[in-house]
Amino acid sequence: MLEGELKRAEEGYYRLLAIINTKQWRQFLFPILSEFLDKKHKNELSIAYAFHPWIKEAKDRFFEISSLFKGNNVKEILDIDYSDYNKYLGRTFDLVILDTVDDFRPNYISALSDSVRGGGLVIIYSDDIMNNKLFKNSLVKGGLVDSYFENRFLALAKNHEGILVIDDEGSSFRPFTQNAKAPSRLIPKNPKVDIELHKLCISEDQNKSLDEMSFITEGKGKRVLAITAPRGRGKSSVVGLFLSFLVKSREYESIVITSPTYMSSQEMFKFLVKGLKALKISYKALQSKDGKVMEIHSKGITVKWLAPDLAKDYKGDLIVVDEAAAVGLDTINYILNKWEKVILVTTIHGYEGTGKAFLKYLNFLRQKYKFKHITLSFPVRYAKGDPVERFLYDVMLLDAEPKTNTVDQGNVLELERSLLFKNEGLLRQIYGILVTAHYRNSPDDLMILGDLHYQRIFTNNGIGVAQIVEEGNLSQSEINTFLSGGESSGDLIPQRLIKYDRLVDFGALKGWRVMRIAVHPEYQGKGYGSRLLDHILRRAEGEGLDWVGSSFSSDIRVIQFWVKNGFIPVHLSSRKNEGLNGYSIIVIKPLSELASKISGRASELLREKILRTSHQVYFNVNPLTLDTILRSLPVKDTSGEPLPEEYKSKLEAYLSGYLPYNAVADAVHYVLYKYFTYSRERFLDQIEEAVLISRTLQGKSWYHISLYLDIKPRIAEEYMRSALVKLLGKM
Ligand SMILES: CC(=O)SCCNC(=O)CCNC(=O)[C@H](O)C(C)(C)COP(=O)(O)OP(=O)(O)OC[C@H]1O[C@@H](n2cnc3c(N)ncnc32)[C@H](O)[C@@H]1OP(=O)(O)O
Ligand SMILES: Nc1ncnc2c1ncn2[C@@H]1O[C@H](COP(=O)(O)OP(=O)(O)OP(=O)(O)O)[C@@H](O)[C@H]1O
Repeated sequence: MLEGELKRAEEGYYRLLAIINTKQWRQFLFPILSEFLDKKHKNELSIAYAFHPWIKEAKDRFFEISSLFKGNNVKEILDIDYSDYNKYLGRTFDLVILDTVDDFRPNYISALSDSVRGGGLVIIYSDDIMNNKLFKNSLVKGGLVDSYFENRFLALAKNHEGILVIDDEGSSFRPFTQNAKAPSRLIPKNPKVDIELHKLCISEDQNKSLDEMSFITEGKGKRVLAITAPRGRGKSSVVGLFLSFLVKSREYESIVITSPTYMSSQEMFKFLVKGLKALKISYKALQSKDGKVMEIHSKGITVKWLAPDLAKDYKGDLIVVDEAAAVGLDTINYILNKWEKVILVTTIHGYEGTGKAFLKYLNFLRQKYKFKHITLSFPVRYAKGDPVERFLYDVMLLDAEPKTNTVDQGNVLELERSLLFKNEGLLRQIYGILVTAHYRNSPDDLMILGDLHYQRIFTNNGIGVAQIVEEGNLSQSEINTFLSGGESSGDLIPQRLIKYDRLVDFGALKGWRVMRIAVHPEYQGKGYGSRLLDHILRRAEGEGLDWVGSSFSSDIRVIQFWVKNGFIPVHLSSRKNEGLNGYSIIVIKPLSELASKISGRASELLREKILRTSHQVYFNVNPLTLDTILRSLPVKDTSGEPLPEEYKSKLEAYLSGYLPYNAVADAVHYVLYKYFTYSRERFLDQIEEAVLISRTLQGKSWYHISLYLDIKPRIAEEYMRSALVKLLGKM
């Protein structure tokens, strides 16, 4: 059967997937592989095998399986360590084998399955996907974990076309019956970009976008170009080709590429080089230690990769932000303020987090700048309509979009997860809200929703969703672990407060952490989120809990949402979370007296930390974020020491122009500290506070302040003066 299917798949340029889930996996895996090799004996095959090489017996399995390829026409067998899978996302293979005996992790499965080309095969083999798997084990609490994710995975695999499933119940396969269309290029009649580059495109979408990108060079002044597509549409590659065109046209001297990691920009460099070769332009490439291209020089023109925090301040002519949605809006806003020519590239559906929320942001940019948005829809590795892609989209809910016509009766209810995973429509609605509202959501999150036993899901009629986990109630030994620097995958809030703030007594308290909360994008700002929280708080009180809290990547509006609902910030992490591209912040609403006392103390420590250490610890945090936190913290009951006469006189001298800012910075720091520690009234405007924070607490220059706050440096200094006039009047 497989032989005929492989032949058809090759003709139609689509892929097939085989899932083998039985302790007797060898019995099925080997014949399938033989058949595949037999069928493909004419091609030079490239094969990838992914596993956790450090786990006992994993390497033996790899050697056993790869020995089968000896004597066949195999170009390469690449062994991929799951922990490094990101490195290989740009690669394309004929066969990918996923060893899921030790780990059955949704992110790995989605990403690596995607790297097979049309006519190729993906094989997932396991002894039993439900039990004793690494990622799943991290979800076990009190010995309990569910399997709703895996059960749904197998059920969907059995009713999708092009997927062979072999398990202890037998085997199932539904042949692919749809039309699949392979990509083909179409060079425009009068191309704006060199024909040699158009010939390197693989799909009509690539040809079209290559020409449309010249928008960025048409005319002086600020221009923003956004390129979005689902995964594997060849957007990074075509941007690379366009960059070679820019090098040739000698329009810009210095071009910067930035992205969360340099790995993700390798396709761009690869195609930049391909383009330069096609255009017969000589160049020099600088490589990183591990052989990745980081910089290209060609006749005085440089294209180089820099990490976002360095790139944003670099002096250059054009910047490309790859995986822009993952770089974070604070950084992008800053880049847009500073750079003249900006290209933003991002994946819309896909396992790196849907950029759906990012699309909303692009609409905002459209109104502000000369702006163009290019989208690519045709896949480049395989045919449009590919059955494996369809299955992955459905099973991982990559394109789940919540409906908007939900009628709200205003009531909040709790959802049974067993029912949720039986009702595909409801699951799409609920998970779709999480996917569309959040910037980052990955297939792993769907497994967490399905399998984490101790969680509760609340919804107001499919408009808003909150996912809650129980935390706390720790034993002394767990507390000791945290005190001595240990981590655990659960109990995030108690862990942070014990480990970093040394608030030991918090450990015994019991609370709910709101792991995720999201409202359907069309209903945001209408009170649904607050009503959901209100319900959760009442339920938590009813169940005798001590606190409800949340930890999230700092974003001004989101902090405001929590503060509006009575939550107090108690912790701001001192290190950027690279995954989330932000600093995590914890907020708490205490429900018991002891929780109130401890969280009060935590918020005091947080205020002191921001006021005393922002110049080093929080230098890269957006000053408006620091301000939003400081404004919302409770102040001390007393009124503090009076303002020393010398400081008063210094500030007056600054305001009269007798002394420069640096000469009076100590006095400014004094009044600012006093304002946030003792003053009940927030009589300064938020922008005045942000200027004071960035200049005096963070030690930023007027120029950098202007980029963060989108104002002219001179205006920033005016805000400083107006703030000091007000402060002097009140102290
Ligand atoms: C643990 C976590 O999950 S934190 C991450 C929270 N989720 C997200 O960021 C996803 C995107 N946003 C959303 O889903 C929602 O906007 C939520 C959950 C943040 C808030 O729910 P909403 O129903 O929009 O908020 P609600 O109407 O009850 O409260 C409005 C207040 O929230 C704040 N807010 C935060 N985000 C938004 C938003 N996108 N739109 C409107 N208000 C927002 C504002 O302070 C607003 O007050 P204002 O109108 O006076 O300015
Ligand atoms: N014109 C082309 N010719 C040959 N191969 C191509 C071409 N365009 C893209 N590819 C290959 O297809 C794969 C996907 O391309 P690319 O990485 O550019 O896609 P993408 O849309 O940026 O996806 P991602 O979201 O994965 O970055 C890569 O392996 C790339 O080398």
